[in-house]
Amino acid sequence: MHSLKKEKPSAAIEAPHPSSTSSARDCVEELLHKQTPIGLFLDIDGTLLDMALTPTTVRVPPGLAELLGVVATRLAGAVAIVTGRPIAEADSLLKPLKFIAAGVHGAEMRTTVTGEVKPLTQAFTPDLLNDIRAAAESMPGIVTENKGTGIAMHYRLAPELRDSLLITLEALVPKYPGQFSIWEGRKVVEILPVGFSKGRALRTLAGLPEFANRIPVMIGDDIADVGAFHAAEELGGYGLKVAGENFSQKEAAFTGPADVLAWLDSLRTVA
Ligand SMILES: O=P(O)(O)OC[C@H]1O[C@H](O[C@H]2O[C@H](CO)[C@@H](O)[C@H](O)[C@H]2O)[C@H](O)[C@@H](O)[C@@H]1O
Repeated sequence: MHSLKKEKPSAAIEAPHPSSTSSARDCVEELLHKQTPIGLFLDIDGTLLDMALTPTTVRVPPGLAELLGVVATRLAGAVAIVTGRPIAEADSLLKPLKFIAAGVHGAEMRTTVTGEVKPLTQAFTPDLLNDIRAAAESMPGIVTENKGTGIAMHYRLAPELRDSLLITLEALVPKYPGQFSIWEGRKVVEILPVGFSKGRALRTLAGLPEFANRIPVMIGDDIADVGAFHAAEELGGYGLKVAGENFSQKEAAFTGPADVLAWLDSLRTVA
């Protein structure tokens, strides 16, 4: 049996622990109150943005980029986007600003705000992509999203197709042994290169100079964010859940994206 070795916190700062009466969010509030430096890792869909029927129909609240820009300045640049979307799409949603980012669940990365986006693996295998597209043609309502290094198959418009979609992908993906994994998210099944995850991405980004001596705080709403929550916790920080299809209001730190944005707004005054 493997024992999970705890990594040292990135910050040599005593962080409070959630107790039966306090939550992880309370602990982060306490850090902020004491002006202890934090670093923020933010998911996009379901965290900063309300869910939409398709990936291209999301509504970006006015002022979101400006808000994140102010928070990033307040935190001396310690804000990163950790998303399942390609970084180019994150840039388009948050334009005109750019942030340190991990995209496609960590399969691509940008380690400086002005730097290039680097794919950390090769483009998605064309044969598998063709097979997936052909399968999707027989499933009206399934939206296929080609993200360069990964594919997302959305069934929000046809929830009744979830099981057949999974069965189809579970038959196709093993034809490429050891190369791809199947992940489920919010009304989506994703086919991603093996070895990448938001947890791995957060560990890499937390090692950047912007995040040195800061307590990492990851905010996310989906199953793929859980690995990043654990990574933040292992580094001495916190994972804050946003309520939605995957996390109940009871277990979540935030009631939804509006609550996250209000909290970020409160950080405008952080020293
Ligand atoms: O890690 P995230 O930034 O939260 O990205 C996760 C996935 O988000 C997008 O899909 C989700 O949002 C869509 C728009 O609201 C929604 O229609 C879909 O049902 C959700 O799964 C995005 O399209 C995916 O590529 C991301 O992996």
